[in-house]
Amino acid sequence: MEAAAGLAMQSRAVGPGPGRRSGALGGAGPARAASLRVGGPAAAAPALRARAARPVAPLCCVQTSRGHQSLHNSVDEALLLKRKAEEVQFELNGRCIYLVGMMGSGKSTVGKILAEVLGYSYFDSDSLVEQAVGMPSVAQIFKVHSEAFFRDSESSVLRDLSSMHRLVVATGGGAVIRPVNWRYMKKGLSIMLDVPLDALAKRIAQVGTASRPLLDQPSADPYTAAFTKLSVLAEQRGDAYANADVRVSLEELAAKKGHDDVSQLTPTDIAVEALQKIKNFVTEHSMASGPFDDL
Ligand SMILES: Nc1ncnc2c1ncn2[C@@H]1O[C@H](COP(=O)(O)OP(=O)(O)OP(=O)(O)O)[C@@H](O)[C@H]1O
Ligand SMILES: O=C(O)C1=C[C@@H](O)[C@@H](O)[C@H](O)C1
Repeated sequence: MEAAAGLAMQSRAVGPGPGRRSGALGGAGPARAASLRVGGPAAAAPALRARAARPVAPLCCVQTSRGHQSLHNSVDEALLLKRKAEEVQFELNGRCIYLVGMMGSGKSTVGKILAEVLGYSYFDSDSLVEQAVGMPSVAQIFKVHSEAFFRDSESSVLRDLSSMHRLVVATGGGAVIRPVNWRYMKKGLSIMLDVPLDALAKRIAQVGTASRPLLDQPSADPYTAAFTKLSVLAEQRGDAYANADVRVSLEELAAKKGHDDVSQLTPTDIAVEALQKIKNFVTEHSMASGPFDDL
């Protein structure tokens, strides 16, 4: 399918809202404009301007259905995040970061934090597909068109993003299944957020499964529907997720921090760990094969 519709996109301040539906992108760095052409299913879509995400407050909270979940536990944690970002910024050399992982793994939440501290722009590939196709939700795209149609558009979006720099991209949970998408994502650095299935199912059950067509089974309660289907997907996709350059395991991180449960980890804890792992990766990569600058 051929490129067809232009998406006029403008970077804005990024905000760590509870989910990606708050906007397709935000720019944590200096404002700049980019034009992205999205192929295939976007044929009939008009040029769209992405909505701005809410500006970030340095020590704010994520609102969850259970109340307020702290984004940073303390000023110290916020400073640690900033310091880690500064340590890795130079070596990243503008390379894009792609977050991969199952539905509900926190790609959007953590992605916005990473974009903010690295001075990168934040994009959500599902939202970009929605804009390109001209439909308000992935669920509707699946219903009106098909999963295959959605996957084609997702690949087009990733292809176009892959020619850009200084982006954090929260990818769709299934983006890993197409080898061609890895060709695009390997132009940057990929991070897998590895979250236990019961934690994922709990998070998803809190908001319901309607926005996630692969999990939506009206006959089952949301937790059971999510857990059952996520188990199958995790089994099918294990190898594909393992392609990521870096893996952040919430179970390992919780154990390291002395927590009983991954739910005690804040999004900032996870972002700090992701930055540390990125640092280790770029350091090893530079030592093994020269400077990490083959952009
Ligand atoms: N560390 C965390 N602890 C508890 N809840 C979290 C955490 N990170 C994200 N969440 C919550 O889990 C839900 C899913 O998070 P998010 O939208 O960031 O995941 P995602 O990987 O982008 O999902 P999807 O691919 O399905 O869009 C949201 O309600 C979010 O507030
Ligand atoms: O895991 C998946 O296959 C999906 C995840 C979502 O992010 C969407 O991309 C879509 O619902 C499919």
